[in-house]
Amino acid sequence: MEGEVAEPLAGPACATVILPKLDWRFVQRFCRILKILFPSWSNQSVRMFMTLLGVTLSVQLVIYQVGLIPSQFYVVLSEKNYGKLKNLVLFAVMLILINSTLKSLDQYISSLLYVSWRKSLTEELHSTYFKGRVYYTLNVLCKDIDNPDQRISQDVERLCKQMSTMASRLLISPFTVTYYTYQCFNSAGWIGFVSIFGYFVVGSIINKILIGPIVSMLVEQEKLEGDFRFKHMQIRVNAESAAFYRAGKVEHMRTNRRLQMLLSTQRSLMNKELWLYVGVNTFDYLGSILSYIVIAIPIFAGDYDGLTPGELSALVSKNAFVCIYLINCFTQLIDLSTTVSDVAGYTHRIGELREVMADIAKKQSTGSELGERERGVGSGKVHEPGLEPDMAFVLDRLSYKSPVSEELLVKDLTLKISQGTHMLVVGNTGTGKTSLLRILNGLWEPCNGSVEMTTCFGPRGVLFLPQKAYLTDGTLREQVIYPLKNIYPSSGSIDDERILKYLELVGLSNLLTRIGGLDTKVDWNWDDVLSPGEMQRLCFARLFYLQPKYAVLDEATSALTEEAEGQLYKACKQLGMTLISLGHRSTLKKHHDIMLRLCGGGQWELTKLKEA
Ligand SMILES: Nc1ncnc2c1ncn2[C@@H]1O[C@H](COP(=O)(O)OP(=O)(O)OP(=O)(O)O)[C@@H](O)[C@H]1O
Repeated sequence: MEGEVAEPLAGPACATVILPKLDWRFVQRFCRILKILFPSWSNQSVRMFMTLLGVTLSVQLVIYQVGLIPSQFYVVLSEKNYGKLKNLVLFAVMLILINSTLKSLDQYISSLLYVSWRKSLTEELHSTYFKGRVYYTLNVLCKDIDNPDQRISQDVERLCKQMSTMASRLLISPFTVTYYTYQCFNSAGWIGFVSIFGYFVVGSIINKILIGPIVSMLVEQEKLEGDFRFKHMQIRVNAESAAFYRAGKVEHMRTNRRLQMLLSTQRSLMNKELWLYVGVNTFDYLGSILSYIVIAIPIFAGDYDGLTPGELSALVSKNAFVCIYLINCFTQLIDLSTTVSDVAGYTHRIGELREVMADIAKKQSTGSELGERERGVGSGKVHEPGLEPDMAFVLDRLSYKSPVSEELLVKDLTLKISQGTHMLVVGNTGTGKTSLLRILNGLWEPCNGSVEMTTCFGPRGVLFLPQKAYLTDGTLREQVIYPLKNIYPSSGSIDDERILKYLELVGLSNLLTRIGGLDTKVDWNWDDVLSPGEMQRLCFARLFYLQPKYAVLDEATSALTEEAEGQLYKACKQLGMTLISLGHRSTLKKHHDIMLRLCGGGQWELTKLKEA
């Protein structure tokens, strides 16, 4: 695939598939993600993280006190001291209340951290995804990255969730491990301390081995999850077409097939996870026995021979708590193995997406053509100095092909598209008409020759109406002013008049009554409620509203009658637009001055339709 994708734009940008593992690559990708989550010391996430550290440390202090209480009960009960018992009970209840409050606070801050991380990471991904035409290249031309949408929405969510659940445990580990190691060393000597550490090292190595195959399988599972979701989305978007075909059975079978693939991978993943769970649980329970063995060593060595049974019980209770807690610190870290394998999987998927997107963005921003186009978008800026003012595109010996084929669609096309000369592009299916527009728009790169765009995009420049009418989410006004964010020109009610006038001109006044106003919030998908003809009419309203100098129409009237087509073309011309149209209908000829016919196999011919 790599070599076959449109070379300068997408080809090398697509990643070579390397099996994701818990390796150095993971560490690098994870550190890069951490930089996004903690961009500076003054960042909100850092402040929350520090607060979390404070709360978790306080929890540990309280837990330490709570842990010592049983040994104090031994002493008080063996002394049968009622006054001390009452005070101890009150003290214990107070500690438990403080502990539960702090633990709840810990969970609350972790949840806030999750939201804040998700925001930072998703916004960072969005900033590259929507930069230039990265989203187009990624979704259409680059086949090596599966389900970018799922990576941005679901994988980021899960990564942040897992990391936030890990955060407090990881944060506190260095402190608790150091403190309880010291305490354990005091109570059980170096043998206890070394055996606990040895136990942890062995446990970690075994878990690292068990996690290995899980990471790549988790990445595969997420891919299949995305494919399954995409299938449902495909049915949702094309429900009507499928229903016309009565395609319920075949779609049922295909959707189930994707589900089966997903579930069988999930089963394999669970089989692999089973061994990890066995490892983790064994480690947990062996740990509790180890703590008593560690305490037994000084007892059997006779270190505590001089103590009474009551004092010995209190000491065993205190030492057991310290050793158990140290082992518990380690087992908690080992327990994180399953979370770590998830984090590694998501980190690889998000890291891979970031790398590919950055690569595409870099390639696009270094493309000089793109730079020029980008500067023009919506700004109303005009021509480059030194170029003829009435030109839109200058094509010089232009050759291009489709990304998956070596055969040229068009060879050595030389042409100037100038103001006032309406051009019709015709040709058989698949001869490269829409591809010519992709080249003009900078979505694809030519193989040879050059395309110079001498005017800008947007109002007063060039506007493309694509073959598939695209309606975004939002109000009717937002459909009409698309792709502008704000009304143009920013003239308040005058703008309303213009919009209403153009809706009437394209024959959609009834739409306004049906919807209830330009700014009525709608919760439907415009594609589902408008007919193809209405969608095309709405796109023309968009065109009239933006009034570009050049309108590039890709079969923009294919769903309309010839009469409606004539009216819309007439209106375009009255508004001073120069038209570049693609289409199969012979009636289109009368609206144009020249005709470019693409004959296939790289051949083309240019003819005059009207004498100047
Ligand atoms: N994203 C893509 N990846 C690979 N090949 C593509 C892609 N888009 C188009 N093609 C191929 O490029 C060739 C030219 O496609 P193009 O859309 O330009 O045809 P067209 O002349 O506009 O056809 P039609 O009249 O049906 O609209 C076709 O063979 C098509 O299959």
